[in-house]
Amino acid sequence: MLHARSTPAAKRARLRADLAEGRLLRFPGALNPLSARLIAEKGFDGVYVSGAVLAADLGLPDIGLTTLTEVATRSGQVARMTDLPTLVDADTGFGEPLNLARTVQSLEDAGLAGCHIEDQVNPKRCGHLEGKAVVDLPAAVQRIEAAVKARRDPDFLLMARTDVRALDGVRAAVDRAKAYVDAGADAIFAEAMRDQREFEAIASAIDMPVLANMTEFGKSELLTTDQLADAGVQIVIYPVTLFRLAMGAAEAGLDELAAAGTQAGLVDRMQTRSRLYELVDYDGYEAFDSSVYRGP
Ligand SMILES: C[C@](O)(C(=O)O)[C@H](CC(=O)O)C(=O)O
Ligand SMILES: [Mg+2]
Repeated sequence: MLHARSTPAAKRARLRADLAEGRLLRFPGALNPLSARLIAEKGFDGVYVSGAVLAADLGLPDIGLTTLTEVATRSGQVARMTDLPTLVDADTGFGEPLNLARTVQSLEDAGLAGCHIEDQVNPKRCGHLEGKAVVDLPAAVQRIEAAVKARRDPDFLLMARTDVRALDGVRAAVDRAKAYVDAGADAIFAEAMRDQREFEAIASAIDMPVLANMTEFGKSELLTTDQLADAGVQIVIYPVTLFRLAMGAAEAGLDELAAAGTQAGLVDRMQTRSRLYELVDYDGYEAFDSSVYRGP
C-alpha cells in the first residue's frame, strides 16, 4: 500500500519500455504476495504468478482446477505489492473465446501487466509432463483473437503459449508461434524447449519477444541468463523456484523440530522478526498513521 505507488497502467507502460530496450527481463515466480517485495528489492525486472504454484498452494494438482476468480484475486494481491510489472499464468483462459474475453478484462482489472494463454485442451497439464494435447490451430487462434479484442489497455501484454514442442517438435512450435503473432499476440511463450538451440530457433523466427520457462525438474535445460540472452530470449520466468525452496526448507525444518524437540537450532535460518517488519513496512504504516490521525 505504501511501497507500491505505481498504477497498473504505469506498470504496463514500464514493461513495454523495458521490452523495447531488448534486454533479457527476469521474472521470478512469487511464493506469496509478500515475496513480490523481495523480488523487487533484489533487482529483478518483474514478478510472475505461476498457475502451478497457485494450485499447489491450495493443495491441488496443476490440471486446470483453479478458477478465474481465484487466479485474478491471488495475482491481484501479488501485483499490488510492487511497482514492478506482474505477469500471470492464465492457463487455457478458463474456457473458450467468450471466457477468454472475460479473463483478460478481469486480469486487467486486477492490476496485472499481462498474462499468457496456452493452446492445450482442457483439462490442461503442466507443460513438462507427458500426456499433453493441444487444440487445433483455428481454435487456438480464436482464443488469442478473443483476448486481443477484449483487452482495453493496449499495454496489457498478451502472451500466447504453445505446448506443441513436446508433441510435434520445434518446427511445429515455430509455425504455431507465427500464427499466434499474426492473431495479435505480443509475445510467445515457447513451452518445454529442450536447449539453447531450440530457443534460438523460435526467437529468430518471429519478431515478437520470446519467453523461456526455466522450471526445475522439467524438460528444458536450466540455461543461464547469458545463454538465454544469446539465444534472443527476452523474458525468463523461474515460476516455481521460490515455492520449491520454501517447501524444501519447511520440510527440513519440520524434520528437525520433530527430532530435536525444539526449533532452537533452526532460528539462524529463519527470516528474523525485524526483517519481516521491514518487508511489510511496519514503520511506514505507523508514520503514515501519525501523519494523518489527529485523534477523535
Ligand atoms: C509455467 C507453468 O505453467 C506454471 O504454472 O508455473 C508450469 C511450471 C511447472 O509446472 O513447472 C509449466 O507448465 O511449465
Ligand atoms: Mg501453468
